[in-house]
Amino acid sequence: GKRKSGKDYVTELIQKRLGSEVCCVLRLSGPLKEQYAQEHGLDLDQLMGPGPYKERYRADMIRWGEACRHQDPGFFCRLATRGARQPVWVVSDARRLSDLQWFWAEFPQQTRSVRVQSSEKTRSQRGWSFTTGVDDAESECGLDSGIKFDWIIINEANAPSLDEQLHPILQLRSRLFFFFNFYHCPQQ
Ligand SMILES: Nc1ncnc2c1ncn2[C@@H]1O[C@H](COP(=O)(O)OP(=O)(O)OP(=O)(O)O)[C@@H](O)[C@H]1O
Ligand SMILES: C[C@@](O)(CCOP(=O)(O)O)CC(=O)O
Repeated sequence: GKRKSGKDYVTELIQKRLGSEVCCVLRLSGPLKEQYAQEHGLDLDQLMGPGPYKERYRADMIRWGEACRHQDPGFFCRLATRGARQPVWVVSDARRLSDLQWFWAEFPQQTRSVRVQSSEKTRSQRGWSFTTGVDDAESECGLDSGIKFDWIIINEANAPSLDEQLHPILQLRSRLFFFFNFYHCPQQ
């Protein structure tokens, strides 16, 4: 989803519904921001948060991250997933085709893609304003076309509730658990 569409909000809700023992939220931008904050002497908590601080550095972080991705497109995907122990991973910020391709290649059976969508008006109310070089670049537009998402979540006040929209996604987890138990513990 695009800036201020509510990716973090929606992924945190999924995690809350599944519980943190079952589900972890992974951010591809986590290791990127850690390294970038260290190299530039910045406040990592603010870079990770939803406020305006990170927007001051976004264009440069994109450039910085793209230099790493250029060498190795799976670089941040590998770092972000390292050590994740829960059975369900929700990746909150896949923004590029190369991100999706990495997960489809590494976890072809398990990967599902979800688009979080909000109108420009709603995103503006959440603090978004169009920035040339950011909102017209791959980081925001790389998944705008050519992807058949498994689910599209409309994160708007006048849309069906998020719980209602997330229902099929949360059900998928019970189905996977059912098959896991069925095939691994047939006598139970
Ligand atoms: N359904 C909602 N109800 C109330 N507040 C929301 C909702 N969705 C998003 N928000 C708020 O809007 C702001 C932006 O949301 P969030 O940080 O989840 O977006 P994002 O897509 O992760 O943005 P970015 O990647 O640009 O940081 C946050 O302050 C969040 O709490
Ligand atoms: C630099 C970047 O990772 C920032 C992402 O920040 P956020 O997910 O919007 O909080 C975006 C990108 O790499 O395309």
